[in-house]
Amino acid sequence: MADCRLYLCTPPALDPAVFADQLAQALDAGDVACIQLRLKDVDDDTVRRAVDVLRPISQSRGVAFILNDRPDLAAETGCDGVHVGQSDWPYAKARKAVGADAIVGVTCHDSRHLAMEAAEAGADYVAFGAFYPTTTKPSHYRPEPDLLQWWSEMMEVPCVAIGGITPENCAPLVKAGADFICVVTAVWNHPEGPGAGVKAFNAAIEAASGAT
Ligand SMILES: Cc1ncc(COP(=O)(O)OP(=O)(O)O)c(N)n1
Ligand SMILES: Cc1ncsc1CCOP(=O)(O)O
Ligand SMILES: [Mg+2]
Repeated sequence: MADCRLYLCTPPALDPAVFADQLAQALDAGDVACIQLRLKDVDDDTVRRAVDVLRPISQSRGVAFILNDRPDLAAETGCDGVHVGQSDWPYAKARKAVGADAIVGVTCHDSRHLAMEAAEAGADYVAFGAFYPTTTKPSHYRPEPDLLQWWSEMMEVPCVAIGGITPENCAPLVKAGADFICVVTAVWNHPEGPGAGVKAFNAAIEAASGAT
């Protein structure tokens, strides 16, 4: 298995009953390390219902199920962890809510400083992005791949690359040392379906890992 693995984020709005089948297709197509449920602007019960449907599909396949933004709901609903951004719960409060064994990831944009702070506080991964233009979450932060190289040479804590990543443009990020490539659009909107998207990423990661 390549050192770099695929990390999926859900689309920001979904019908769990419909998305369940797409998720199973994606996870059955190849290697996926984890899936983040990222629903924006929905009420708590909508999140709970989505977790109830999607978490077992993920966990039964050995794929970690991470909730975006809400450490309290992550703990309540049996998720494997939570992802928090700089405007969400601070790391320490998130960790307290989910416990020592859960995964806590932190958005660090393009900032070495934020990443060092998160890693020193105990984050399980730091996320950098958006590396490429994206309409999923427009971002004025635009790190260069050398940030990943600097990070992976300096630090043990894994780093995630996110933002506009496709099978065609992921190679520089993989070669620079990204531990995870996090993707929304290029998998769920793949013209041949999410399974084909996962396969295309697995192949691109493998090719970039082997290339010098
Ligand atoms: C893996 C990963 N990286 C970054 C983000 C973005 O988090 P945040 O800045 O809190 O923005 P929202 O996703 O909450 O809109 C993420 N979710 N996952
Ligand atoms: C959540 C998030 N944070 C930074 S970019 C981004 C969206 C990534 O989605 P896509 O893979 O569709 O560009
Ligand atoms: Mg957030």
